[in-house]
Amino acid sequence: MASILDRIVARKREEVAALKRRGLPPEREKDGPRGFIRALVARRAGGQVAIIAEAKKASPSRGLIAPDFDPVAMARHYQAAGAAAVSVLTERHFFQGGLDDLVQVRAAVQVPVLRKDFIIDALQIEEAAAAGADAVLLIAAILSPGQLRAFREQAAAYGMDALVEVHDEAELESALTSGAQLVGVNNRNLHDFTVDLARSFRLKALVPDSVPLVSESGITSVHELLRLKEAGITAALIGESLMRSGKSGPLLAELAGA
Ligand SMILES: O=C(O)c1ccccc1NCC(=O)[C@H](O)[C@H](O)COP(=O)(O)O
Repeated sequence: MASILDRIVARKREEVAALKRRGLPPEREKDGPRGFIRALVARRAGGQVAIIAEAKKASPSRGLIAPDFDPVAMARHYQAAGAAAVSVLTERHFFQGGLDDLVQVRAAVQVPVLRKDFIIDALQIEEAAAAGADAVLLIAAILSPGQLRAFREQAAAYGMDALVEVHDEAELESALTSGAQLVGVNNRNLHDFTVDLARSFRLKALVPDSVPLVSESGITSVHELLRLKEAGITAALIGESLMRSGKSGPLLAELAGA
């Protein structure tokens, strides 16, 4: 059976083909890029693991997470509670997200905003820039080192940073070969959906200190965040546990203060 990533990418190919036929909507007015990597590194230099807090309505592993999804209210809460940046899932079919969520969130907060999607084509980078994203996710499992480099350079030409996501040593090699300036280790096994922070610790040892590392997925507690901090990890990308804690929940403030 095809993996979840194969199914997401197959769907994405259809969407990109439709986007090419339709063309991009006119560019919206927006302020300049906010420096995604810069914000993470500055927060870590201040002694805390930087938190990238994610607006996530649903997911393939968990189904519907937030029935009353309000990405703007959530993003405002994230910023007020100390998030260094906000991630917005813009994939529609499997995560029930949308690019409009990103546009609205970007207008409502001052911290940098990451477009979290499955990018397979240059037009999606252009689309992210037009929507006002400060950074894009590039997934090493679905892109060649050549594509990773080309898409990262294209993003940089628009003033956006790229978070290059890896799951294992081979993908990390590909990310570093492509010149990644920010690497994310996804702790989620995309075959059985189990999460294991050990993946972040194992790969951290292989990443040069000059490249900040983000630990992604399955982070739920201050204890886990402190372990990431001890390991020298720059940032943590957290979705589900913050969404479930809600817009007045104390979890993010506890994590951000750790
Ligand atoms: O979350 C999923 O089920 C998922 C499945 C397949 C591909 C990607 C998936 N998630 C995207 C993410 O990377 C997470 O939303 C992000 O790291 C936050 O994870 P979490 O804190 O566990 O919600």
